[in-house]
Amino acid sequence: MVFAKNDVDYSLYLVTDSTMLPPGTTLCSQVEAGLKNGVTLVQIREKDTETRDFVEEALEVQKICKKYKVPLIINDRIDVAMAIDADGVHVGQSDMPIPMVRRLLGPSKILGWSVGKPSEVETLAKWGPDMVDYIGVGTLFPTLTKKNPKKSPMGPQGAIAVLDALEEFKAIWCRTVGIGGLHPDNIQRVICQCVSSNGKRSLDGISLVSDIMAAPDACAATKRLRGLLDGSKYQFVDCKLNETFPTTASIQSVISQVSSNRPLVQHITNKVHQNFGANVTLALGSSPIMSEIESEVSELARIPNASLLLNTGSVAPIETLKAAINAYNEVNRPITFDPVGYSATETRLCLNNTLLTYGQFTCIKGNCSEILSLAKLNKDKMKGVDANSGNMDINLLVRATQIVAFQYRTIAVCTGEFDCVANGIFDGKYKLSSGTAGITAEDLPCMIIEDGPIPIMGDITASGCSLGSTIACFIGGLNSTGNLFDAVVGAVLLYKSAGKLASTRCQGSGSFHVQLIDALYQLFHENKPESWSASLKKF
Ligand SMILES: Cc1nc(C(=O)O)sc1CCOP(=O)(O)O
Ligand SMILES: C=C1C=NC(C(F)(F)F)=NC1=N
Ligand SMILES: [Mg+2]
Repeated sequence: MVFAKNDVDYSLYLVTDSTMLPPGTTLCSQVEAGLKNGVTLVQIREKDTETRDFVEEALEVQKICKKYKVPLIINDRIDVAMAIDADGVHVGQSDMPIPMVRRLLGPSKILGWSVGKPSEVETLAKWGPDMVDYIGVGTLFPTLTKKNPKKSPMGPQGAIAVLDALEEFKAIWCRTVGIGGLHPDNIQRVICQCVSSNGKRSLDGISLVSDIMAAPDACAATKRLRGLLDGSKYQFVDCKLNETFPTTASIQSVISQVSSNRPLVQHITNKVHQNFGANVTLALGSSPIMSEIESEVSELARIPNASLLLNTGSVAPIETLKAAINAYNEVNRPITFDPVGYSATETRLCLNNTLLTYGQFTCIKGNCSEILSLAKLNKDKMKGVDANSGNMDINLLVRATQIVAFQYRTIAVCTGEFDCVANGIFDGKYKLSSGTAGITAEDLPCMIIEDGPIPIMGDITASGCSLGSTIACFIGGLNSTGNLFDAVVGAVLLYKSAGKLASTRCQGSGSFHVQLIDALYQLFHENKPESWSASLKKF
């Protein structure tokens, strides 16, 4: 049976490994369990098996694949593939060169290549459509399955770069599967976030080893994976994700929800911000907890209306930060991420990038230079415009905010004289292969909040960090019928208006601190957004 290459279903691609089989299972029993429950493509990958055993195993697996009409790919061993007339071969960068493999296999076989960076895409594009049929894009996340890993985990952002290269070099024929550390807790995020910047392409499938091969119940494991792949909505936080533009009326409703739900806002933040952030949280009718104890983070996340503010100016160990991200993602509670000094130092860049690949953030808030760096529009690409000055070109700011929102599938906030809020959540919808159907970052809904310059805002500590506290209160306090975009925009509008009010009442930076708390308290409890001084407009 020869498979027409262009109608191979790459959605759930099982790669075998007979070194991790649970007791009572065999390579064939695990493969059959997978095939029965939705595996659409199988690859035999046996790194240390004698050729004789490999051939025998491959023939057995081939029989089962034929029964389910699923193609069988052989990893690395082109000789075995030809000997048993397998449906294709997968090779890595250090295996036999692709043109040679193609010459041996002939035109009708499926040929896959491991790809980790855009330059490898440029090469396959040059070879043209008769060479590489699909690529394994990885290593996405840390994994113990691949021995002596040559590649460090690239995360979803690395996969986006590969998808962008496929579009740039016009390798439209080439299909893609993500691989490396893929499990139910990250698959939806990967499919959501791994979209080319032109919105035209997302991964055609996911490929994995241990989630099925090491599963005591491979049927259940496969069913769960199939459900995630056939789903279409990534509801990573329990509130409404639609993209309707906020109004002062919808913001008033958010404030009513926050004051009645009194959210618990866990701050993992820098020392300077701790005290002020706690007082801002209290002024907003919410209850702060400044805990960095890893062992209690799961309990805190389960408290009703819990909300995490993760401000990476904090000195908590990275394992604590990762545990917090996992804990809140696991129970669909919101995380506000403030990547302080995002790329100011190599250390911060590495820490922030590690956290950004580690979980789904409900909101990412930064100042101009942090957001521009996150959007990879940093200074040298901006031809002389100073990334920190207030006179930034608003179009550039909006573009950077939209890019961050799009790439991290989040609500992005860029603070400055003009605050920008862009909604990149797409109502949580995701789709294999076709990306966002061509919708790109600049199509994203974006709101501008302004109230003129408030220079004194820069003269106190933790003014930016405390907008993070305000956002965490607002999204934490939402009901399941509350709208996320309304909550974030409402928080920014309140904070800007309170800052302006406090600046007119204070005598200096000391009293500004106090006046800011009072203004937040007063405007929040009055809850009359239509009377606030800051203006709110669609970009
Ligand atoms: C076979 C393989 N190739 C990778 C690559 O990055 O090219 S990672 C990998 C192992 C993936 O195993 P698991 O699903 O258990 O993490
Ligand atoms: C190293 C590998 C990378 N990717 C893939 C696949 F996902 F199947 F494309 N298979 C491999 N053996
Ligand atoms: Mg290999």
